[in-house]
Amino acid sequence: MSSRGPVVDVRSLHVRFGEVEAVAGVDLQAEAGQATALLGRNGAGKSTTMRVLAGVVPPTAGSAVVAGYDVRTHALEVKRRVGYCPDVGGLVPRATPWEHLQLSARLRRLAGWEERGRDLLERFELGDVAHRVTTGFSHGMGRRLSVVLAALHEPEVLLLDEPFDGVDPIGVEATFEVINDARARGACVLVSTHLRELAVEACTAVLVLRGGAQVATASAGDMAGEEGARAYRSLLD
Ligand SMILES: Nc1ncnc2c1ncn2[C@@H]1O[C@H](COP(=O)(O)OP(=O)(O)OP(=O)(O)O)[C@@H](O)[C@H]1O
Repeated sequence: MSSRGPVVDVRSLHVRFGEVEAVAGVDLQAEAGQATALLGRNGAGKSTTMRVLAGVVPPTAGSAVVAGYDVRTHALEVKRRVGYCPDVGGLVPRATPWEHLQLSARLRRLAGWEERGRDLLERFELGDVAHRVTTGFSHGMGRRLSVVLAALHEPEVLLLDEPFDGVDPIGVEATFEVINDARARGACVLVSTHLRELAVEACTAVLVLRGGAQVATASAGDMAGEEGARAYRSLLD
């Protein structure tokens, strides 16, 4: 990659919530144009790592630099540069998808976003419900809208936490497209998921977490297929 170095640079990251050590030593360097998967079972520390990278949760120890900004001292700068699909929440029940896009565009002072917004909603098959309030949306519909919102402003760093959870094949395909488009324009992408097969299809590199700690880094190819499944299982046992 460029001489600027990694876009996401995490060193010896620890996050503690009282007695719980949610993240216990994660190192991660990810570059522009790369997509990295955070894989691991429930409670492995994936979402907490993503929250740190989104500037939402501060590290307890260690460091995380995103797009050149330290999350600890420049959380607002980090938030401006990332597109973040959280694992849960983030949607306003009484607002429609279109109103979500309008709000996001206003907060980020985006101009001329409407065509891209419409296109993204269509790609995620949300065009027909663009003006329906999100109360009553299925889990998968909410996930798809969260990915659209993360991608709208073409962020330098795209953080997708469990984007495939409960999402049908068309939504999965659309998410792959969003990841590929982001990579093609030089964004750095991180995807947190417990779904190994989708992770290796969507990403180039994989980081496996267990109990908050990093147990492996591998190329996506090493974690693919039957052999990859065996390798992954052995890391979780
Ligand atoms: N705000 C919090 N307060 C207390 N404990 C927390 C908090 N957030 C996370 N944890 C704990 O930290 C650990 C890691 O949680 P995290 O959500 O990061 O895991 P995960 O890998 O994303 O899991 P999942 O796949 O279930 O979403 C868990 O034991 C969780 O209960």
